[in-house]
Amino acid sequence: MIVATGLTKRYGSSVAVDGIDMVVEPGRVTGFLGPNGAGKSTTMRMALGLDRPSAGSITVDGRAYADLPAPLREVGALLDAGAVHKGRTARDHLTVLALSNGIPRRRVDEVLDLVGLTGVADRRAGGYSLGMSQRLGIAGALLGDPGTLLFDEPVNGLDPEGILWIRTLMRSLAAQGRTVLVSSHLMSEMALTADHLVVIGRGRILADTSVRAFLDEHAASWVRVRGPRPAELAAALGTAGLEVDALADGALAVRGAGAPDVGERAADAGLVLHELTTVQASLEEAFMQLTADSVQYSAAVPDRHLVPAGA
Ligand SMILES: Nc1ncnc2c1ncn2[C@@H]1O[C@H](COP(=O)(O)OP(=O)(O)OP(=O)(O)O)[C@@H](O)[C@H]1O
Repeated sequence: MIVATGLTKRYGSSVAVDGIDMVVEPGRVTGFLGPNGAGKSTTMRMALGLDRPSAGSITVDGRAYADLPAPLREVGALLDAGAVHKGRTARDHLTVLALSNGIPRRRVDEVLDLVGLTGVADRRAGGYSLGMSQRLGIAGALLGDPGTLLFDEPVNGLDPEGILWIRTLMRSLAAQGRTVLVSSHLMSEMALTADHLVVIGRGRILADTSVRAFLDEHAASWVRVRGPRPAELAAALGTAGLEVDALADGALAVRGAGAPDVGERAADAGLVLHELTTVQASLEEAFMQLTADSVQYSAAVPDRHLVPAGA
């Protein structure tokens, strides 16, 4: 279990992590989500003793990283897949890591097998593809068979097969009862991988919730409706008190009622429909709404054209 209490990191006058309180529970994948610069990597680095908190604390199973007697056996991490000596083979890299941490040499073969690198274990890491480097980084994280795992943006730049592999691996590590914290700025990916979400923006927690509850709260569904007489349809729905937006393809987006209601309002007005669909807003949209005030760099997005109620 990872516990952060009042965790704060300042760099000069800027605050990267601003008084975070969170508990990352074992037995589930916790997605650590935030836009660029939100403070995800800084938080993970503090959990791993690579950065020192300016205030507060972050512990793994009740102890600060520096106080863990055998850190690699307690916490495994993938922070930067490129952080491997390029001239070393994967097997050499893992063997050095194992021996300097009191881990038996045979464990190297086990983790190579686990990540699917056995066939290329004697090639230099400098010649590895990004996907192979990620697998090697993960092999290093798993070397000490730790109960807690931290992955910083593990799917960045991976192809669909690599993404699926990492997703499946994280889920199985959590199913074994381990604590798994994975950072990402991709909500859609987290929706498929994580059970729980901690959303962070500008160093502060914006949400700490299950994926399901997050979706229910932030990604409200709406109804897409289309007919041969859109102006009359918009007017009929507007008169019924529903919020109607015109979409670029001539359809209407209706909020405030379900598809059955929208269909009945159209029938009441004697209007034919060619399409009536419930649309679930994506997690990505919900995430962008939640973090809209926290993004470091943002571009203007043009407003949708609004059809006034009763038009
Ligand atoms: N060593 C450092 N010195 C000064 N500022 C830093 C340092 N490390 C991080 N920061 C700043 O702290 C803030 C948080 O950065 P951090 O890398 O933790 O964010 P992140 O959520 O991991 O972002 P990304 O998704 O871009 O990796 C950013 O504004 C960053 O510029």
